[in-house]
Amino acid sequence: MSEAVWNKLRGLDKPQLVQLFADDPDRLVTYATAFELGDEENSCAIRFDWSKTHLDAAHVAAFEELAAAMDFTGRRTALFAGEIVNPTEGRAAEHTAQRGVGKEESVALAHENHHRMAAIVEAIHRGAMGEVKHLIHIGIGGSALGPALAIDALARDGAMVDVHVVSNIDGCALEQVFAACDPATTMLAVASKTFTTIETMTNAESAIVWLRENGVDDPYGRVVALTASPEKAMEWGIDETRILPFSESVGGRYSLWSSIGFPVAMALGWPDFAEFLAGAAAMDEHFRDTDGMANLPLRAAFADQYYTRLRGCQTRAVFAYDERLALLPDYLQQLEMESNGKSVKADGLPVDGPTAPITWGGVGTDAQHAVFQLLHQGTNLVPVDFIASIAPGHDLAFAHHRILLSNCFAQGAALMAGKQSDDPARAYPGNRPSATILLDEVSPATFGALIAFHEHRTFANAVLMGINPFDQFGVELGKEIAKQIETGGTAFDPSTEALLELAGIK
Ligand SMILES: O=P(O)(O)OC[C@H]1O[C@](O)(CO)[C@@H](O)[C@@H]1O
Repeated sequence: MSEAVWNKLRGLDKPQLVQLFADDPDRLVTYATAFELGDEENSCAIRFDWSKTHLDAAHVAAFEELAAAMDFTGRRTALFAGEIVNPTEGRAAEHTAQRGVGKEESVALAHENHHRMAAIVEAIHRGAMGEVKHLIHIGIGGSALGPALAIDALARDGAMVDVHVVSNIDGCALEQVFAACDPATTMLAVASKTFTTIETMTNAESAIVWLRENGVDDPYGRVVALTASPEKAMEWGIDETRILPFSESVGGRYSLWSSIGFPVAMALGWPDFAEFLAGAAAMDEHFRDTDGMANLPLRAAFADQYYTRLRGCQTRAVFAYDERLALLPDYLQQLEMESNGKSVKADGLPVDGPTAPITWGGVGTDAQHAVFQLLHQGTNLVPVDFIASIAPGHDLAFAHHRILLSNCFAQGAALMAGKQSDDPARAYPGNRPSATILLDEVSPATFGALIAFHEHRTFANAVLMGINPFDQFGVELGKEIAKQIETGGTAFDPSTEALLELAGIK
């Protein structure tokens, strides 16, 4: 059934972007939608503009047919109902319950955990752990990328605590953070869903040693654990009263909303963290309750599928025209590539086409002076997302923001329109797609909605391809081999053996 729809999609005309606008005076109304957040007194919008993509009525109708063929509605209902949507691990995926949208019992449990987390955050702010000026948050992957992004996006001015996120096992990362913190006023957050990840546990042990060697008598008393494995955190030495649990059904790369968000709440204060959850919840409700192309994450997934599967695009690029969102591409890389970088479908059969493209990107305008040459004139077709905020994040002269946004919008226009020239080196082919996400402001609520939008977009893509976005077995083999190397076992290939010998490891 879905193959028939793909055949139909393959048979459709490949439209020119400029022509799409010329042919349809309502194109902007159809493909650019303002998503309203908040209430009448305190409203805020995010504009999702997919008009400069190649979606047209014929493609949208066919993609809606594909969504029906792939039982998008049923899969979405299962997601929000807390059913098992991750069959290889026999788990639900209940990140939306953390935001208050989902199965009743799961929402109640998330609420209880948040209540405890809020109490601990507020107690620490009031001095329950003595003076806390610095918080070293130790985690990796989903236990670090979200907190790092959220704090950079939302807590640049006036963070209540100075948070440092450390993920890499390379001691250079931790050492640099030690140099910036005073051990007497530093606490640690050890963030690991499993509480077994080698990088996190090794960094946490080194941080304990650092505290002890620098005069902290009870270093474990300075630690808060953020985990779905509380018994392991206790075994490691953390008192139960400082363990903030979350549910096993919250995936690592979807865990920012759970206690993994602790450093965000510590930096922003609980009311802002609650706003962040509320912004995501508004997007959850939109995704849950809206059908067809009007559903923003699904619309984005239609375009993603168009470029990856019909136009052979192997990458997609995300450029934040906002310093505060500079870490967004890193965050999206894990979300999208760890979720959908698969070769088998949920039923175990090989996929019948390409899956997740490589997500990459950077920050504007820096990236214009580095990689945009390829976007405009290179031989790869790269769909681009631009993300910007109408309100600036600084108090400098407005010229800064005017130039920033003018450049952002100019790039989308230039990619689409191109430019003819008699000199081939100076010609721009144009007809290159981009989408623009324009926030009224970068606030906890808009930021929450933006991240939830991308989670649902990733899920929608997975449904359209028939794959399970919630497991990640591809990361295991490298870990196993690293362990074998460390424990001195097994002979490896000649190249690996030579490298190990050169590095003095074997
Ligand atoms: O939170 P944990 O259990 O330490 O895992 C960290 C990360 O490691 C991974 O399992 C990949 O190795 C990610 O999915 C996860 O976000």
